[in-house]
Amino acid sequence: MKRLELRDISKSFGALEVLAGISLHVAAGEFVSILGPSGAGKSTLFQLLTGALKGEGDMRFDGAPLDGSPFAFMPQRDALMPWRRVIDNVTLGLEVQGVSRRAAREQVAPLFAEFGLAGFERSWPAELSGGMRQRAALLRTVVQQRDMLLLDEPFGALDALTRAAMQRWLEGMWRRHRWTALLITHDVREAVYLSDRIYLMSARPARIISEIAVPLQRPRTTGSDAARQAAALEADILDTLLNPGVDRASFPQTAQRRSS
Ligand SMILES: Nc1ncnc2c1ncn2[C@@H]1O[C@H](COP(=O)(O)OP(=O)(O)OP(=O)(O)O)[C@@H](O)[C@H]1O
Repeated sequence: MKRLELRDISKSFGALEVLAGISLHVAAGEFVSILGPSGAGKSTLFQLLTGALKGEGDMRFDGAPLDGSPFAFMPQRDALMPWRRVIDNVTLGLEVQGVSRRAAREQVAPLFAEFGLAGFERSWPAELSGGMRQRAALLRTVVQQRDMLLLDEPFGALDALTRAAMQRWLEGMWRRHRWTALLITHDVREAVYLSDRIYLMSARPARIISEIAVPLQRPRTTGSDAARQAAALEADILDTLLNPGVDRASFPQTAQRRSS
């Protein structure tokens, strides 16, 4: 079932055409990524979804016109408030929804262990590593129990090793919780590792140039066959992003064929 469906979404800022007819969908329990070059308009698309900007086109959620925000949004930077302890950062979204701080703390406390943050409830954000800060930001996002997660380059600011560890962790968490999620990223490997499907976005004015079903098993394994298959798909995707004019209707099959 299609949870989120966007048809022909366009947005200009004055004479600057940013989005030129974006259509995509995300099914319930599906992890989908939008992969595109810097400045293409990915964040603008998220701002349209959250209602921060108005554009043209049709946005539906569970078949009805998008009304209010069914999304929990995690921005590029962790945006933890330095003057609130970690637990009080995590409860923030719930408090905004009207839950008392005490009730919110009781609700989030059991989740600290699962997010690798046990023992750091009363720490200040500055006392956490980059990966821990992102896990705290993700915890703050998911405890809001919205119908869908929007993740805007959540690991963009992390070093390569922490980033790889976080991707592995998030894939495990996703398998456990089956969140419906839409991720935007520049990182081809991240999109392949995490997603069920990937939309490739062109440079501005942004269009969807390809839709790819990721043919890799879950859990993602690090065995040599899986690694070869992933690498072939990553190479195809990179090629498509760098040569957007070339027709690639047989995309995922190419990756499968190369790996066999
Ligand atoms: N409020 C605004 N007013 C005018 N132009 C804007 C506004 N917001 C974004 N833009 C322009 O729209 C284009 C797309 O920006 P956007 O931030 O959506 O890209 P992006 O794909 O998310 O980029 P990045 O991956 O680098 O974060 C850019 O050229 C940007 O300058």
